Amino acid sequence: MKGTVGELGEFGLIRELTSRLTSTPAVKIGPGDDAAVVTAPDRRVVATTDILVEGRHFRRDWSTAYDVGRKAAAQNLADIAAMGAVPTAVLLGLVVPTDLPATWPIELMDGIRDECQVAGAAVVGGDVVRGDTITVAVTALGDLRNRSAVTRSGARPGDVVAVTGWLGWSAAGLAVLSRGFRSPRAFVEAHRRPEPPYHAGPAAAELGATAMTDVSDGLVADLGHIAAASGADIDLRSAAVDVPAQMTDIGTAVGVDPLHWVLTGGEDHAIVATFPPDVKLPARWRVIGSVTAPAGRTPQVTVDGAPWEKAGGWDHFGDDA
Ligand SMILES: Nc1ncnc2c1ncn2[C@@H]1O[C@H](COP(=O)(O)OP(=O)(O)OP(=O)(O)O)[C@@H](O)[C@H]1O
Ligand SMILES: Cc1ncc(C[n+]2csc(CCOP(=O)(O)O)c2C)c(N)n1
Ligand SMILES: [Mg+2]
Ligand SMILES: [Mg+2]
Ligand SMILES: [Mg+2]
Repeated sequence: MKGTVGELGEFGLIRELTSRLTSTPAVKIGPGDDAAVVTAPDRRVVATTDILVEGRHFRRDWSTAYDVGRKAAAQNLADIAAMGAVPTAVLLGLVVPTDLPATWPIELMDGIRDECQVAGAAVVGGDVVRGDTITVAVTALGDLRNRSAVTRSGARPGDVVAVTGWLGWSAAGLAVLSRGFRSPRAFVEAHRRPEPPYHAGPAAAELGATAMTDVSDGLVADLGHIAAASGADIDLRSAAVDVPAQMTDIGTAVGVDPLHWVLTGGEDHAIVATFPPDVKLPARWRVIGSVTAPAGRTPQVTVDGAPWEKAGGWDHFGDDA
């Protein structure tokens, strides 16, 4: 594909984007009409939206358009999974400048389509608008398959806290990229293309999870949302949290305690959940802490009994963002 988005025009671009999509049996009417029609076997539809903005969430010299597409889909599909639901459909709101090479949105679409396929969903529509800053706004829908939604508010004192998926890998990759390096590859790739354990969301619901979330802003920060919504404290055992040797090596090289990445790094979209104490968890879950009765007025997350640094996570309007 030669030329720019402007040369292709709005409807030329839409044609290019939608011609690359695949469907699923849940999609009764896909892109091309005023709206899509998706079956909702459960009748309750799980819906979520998350935005990626160039310069803030991704850089074109760090990630390909395909990577950004994978990530934009992944962060939304992870939110569906974190409710205990199975993703069904995705919509893409896209803002692009007119002089952007047309290959960029096209490869983005390929990435979104492929990540949706990993999770069993399909892209069913979207919108394209001209704007100065590339903005990728994804909306995802999901199906609870007759299970109850697992919210952030159900954690109870005595529950265990368990996690599955990667923690700190994206943050370590970001640290590498922001210092001008491109390796170790595994961490840089983890930053470019997170791999949320989608299947673990519905599986956790089936295992009786009392509260659940995906880790987008950082483990301590996201567990803070569970603590606040549940009115309980959470204590993490740092020894139970895996810090890979290679991450320690990067930490030494750049002067960062790797535990900081594991506890406060977002964007890996691991799934963290609380379960009743007698739960039998499959091996992919690691028990990393416990829920306790609230000690003070504000529910707290502690690490080995003590507060971890500041809030411990990403805040778009915070000092570090
Ligand atoms: N602009 C908004 N309008 C309405 N609701 C919002 C808005 N922004 C956030 N929310 C809601 O607030 C809650 C928390 O949002 P938040 O974005 O922190 O969750 P998340 O998507 O799981 O995290 P992350 O954005 O880090 O992936 C969600 O239920 C979200 O739908
Ligand atoms: C270029 C660049 N600079 C910084 C970061 C780090 N970053 C951006 S958003 C976010 C948390 C989740 O955001 P949200 O709450 O919007 O899902 C993090 C850790 C990045 N990915 N790219
Ligand atoms: Mg969000
Ligand atoms: Mg989330
Ligand atoms: Mg999210």
